[in-house]
Amino acid sequence: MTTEHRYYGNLPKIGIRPTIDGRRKGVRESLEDITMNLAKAVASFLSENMNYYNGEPVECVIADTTIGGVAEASKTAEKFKKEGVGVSITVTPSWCYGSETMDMDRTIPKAVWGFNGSDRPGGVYLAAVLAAHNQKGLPAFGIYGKDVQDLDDDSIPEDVQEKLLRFAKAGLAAAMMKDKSYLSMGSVSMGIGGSMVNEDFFQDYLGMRNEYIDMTEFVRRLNEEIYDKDEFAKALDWVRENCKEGPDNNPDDFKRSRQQKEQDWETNIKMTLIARDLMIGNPKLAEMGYEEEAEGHHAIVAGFQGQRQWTDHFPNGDFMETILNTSFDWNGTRAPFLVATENDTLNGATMLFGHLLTNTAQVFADVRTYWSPEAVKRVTGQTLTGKAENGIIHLLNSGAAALDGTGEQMKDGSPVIKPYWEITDEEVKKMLDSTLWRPASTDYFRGGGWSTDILTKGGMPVTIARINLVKGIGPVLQIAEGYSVDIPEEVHHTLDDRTDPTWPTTWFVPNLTGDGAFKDVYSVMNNWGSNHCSMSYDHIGSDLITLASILRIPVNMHNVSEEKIFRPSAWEMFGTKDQEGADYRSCQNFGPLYR
Ligand SMILES: C[C@H](O)[C@@H](O)[C@@H](O)C(=O)CO
Ligand SMILES: [Mn+2]
Repeated sequence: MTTEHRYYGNLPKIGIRPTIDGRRKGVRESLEDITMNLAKAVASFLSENMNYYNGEPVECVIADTTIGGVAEASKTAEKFKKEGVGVSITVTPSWCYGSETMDMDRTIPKAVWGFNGSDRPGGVYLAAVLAAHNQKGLPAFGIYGKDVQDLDDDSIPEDVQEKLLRFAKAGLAAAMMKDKSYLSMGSVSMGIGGSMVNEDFFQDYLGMRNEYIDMTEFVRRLNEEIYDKDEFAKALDWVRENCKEGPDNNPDDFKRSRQQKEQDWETNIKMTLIARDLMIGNPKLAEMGYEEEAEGHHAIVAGFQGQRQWTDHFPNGDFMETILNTSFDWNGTRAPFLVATENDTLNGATMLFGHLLTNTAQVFADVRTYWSPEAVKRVTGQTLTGKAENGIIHLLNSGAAALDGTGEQMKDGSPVIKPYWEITDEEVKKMLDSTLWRPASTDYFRGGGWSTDILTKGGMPVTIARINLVKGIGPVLQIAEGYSVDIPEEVHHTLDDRTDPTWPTTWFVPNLTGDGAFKDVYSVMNNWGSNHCSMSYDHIGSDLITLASILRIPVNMHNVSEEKIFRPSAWEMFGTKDQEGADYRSCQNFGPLYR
């Protein structure tokens, strides 16, 4: 596995702050080793259980000394700044002096683990320092183990591990976004609200910047061959060998000629190279004399306008978006990129959340159709069964989807989506073999192109999510955990043929709770806030909720059980019974992290 570094600068680290009762002549001395050992245990635990997007273990930085007062707190803050720390975790087995030792950096996500030991009051410090955080408007996560531990026990109990990981993954995701770009390739697609860039959202909530290129930049680079021609040749051979063409679904007088289709392949491959270079740059371009183009736009996520007017004339972006969102290409497995169809910036941001929390590829989809059991019976004569018995939601993007979404990667005999460094060559081949590249529907895409026809294997736990913008509130996140499901092949084809069979399909069933938006499958679709969602593997709703709370984005809809919800302790001050309302009040009160 080649460890790639896509972004300038170092990857954010996790700072560990061993904090102690500063009273010397006995108390402090008796706690020095225990406190520092706790910090080392947390650092090892996180580095052993967390990776960056490129597969490298997450780096933790421990303060040079235990922190007994403001001088050591300031020296630690200084060290953390130099080291590029983006998340801080304070650990202590004892009483300490809250405001004198607390982490005061308002933009760094922070948590405090107050060791539950009866000998010295780590738990009391935890409550005191969280109170100080709340009074100062610096929300922090509180971690307090359920069972009392002996003072010399530097093990990390399971419940503490779960909270440390949940916080650290979300905190690191927030830190990874900081100062990166969302690159709009083109502008608004077909009047889609999510395509309208809201710079305040990216800047104030995510600490990101917005970059733009006009679509003529693609024309320039295509016409002047501003891409790595050797890589293009390699990619073309790879496509010819690995990308199976499926039937052309266009009516005869709307079919593109063989020559045009060959041309479309070549254009699509070049578009893929160009889009990637636009996002992260490419030193090869500097060798060709294109120093500025070699820099890229420091984009951790991008969107391609595509429809329309590019696709009215040029081949569509389905192949480009599919390959970039997939965890491999002609160079082998690699970290997926994040490219939003129709330049849906809000779905792109949602893809970014899912990817940074899981290091896996994200599947962009239209939330296309709710099929009730009755409608399926009427149209196909068949009865839905199993998880699909209460109805299904057709996730179907208009042409592109990460091939990881096929469900051809396996773990313990079940379909999964893995970080790229765990994907085998056999699984790459299986993903390609289960994909048909279909000539684009030329009624929609007059310029042609190759769309991605895949069907997600059933039985995969997945989470769909979406950030919506509401005037007066700002960003709001919605989440639905559920499963991909298999339906009988002939039922799939009948339903799929009614929309566009050349596109990628996942049949999705949300986990129902029996009330509110999760009363039934129909209500989930009826409450979905936009035409798109981002689908992640596994049930990551609780991680998304923690990340949203760090970014001060309220969650309007989710089906995550209450005991798995982890937010800053301040949220409880806004009400403990009505968690949803408290979330809104807290986000409103504290406002966006970077404003
Ligand atoms: C081809 C159609 O215009 C689709 O692109 C359209 O239904 C969408 O995907 C809207 O999000
Ligand atoms: Mn769409």
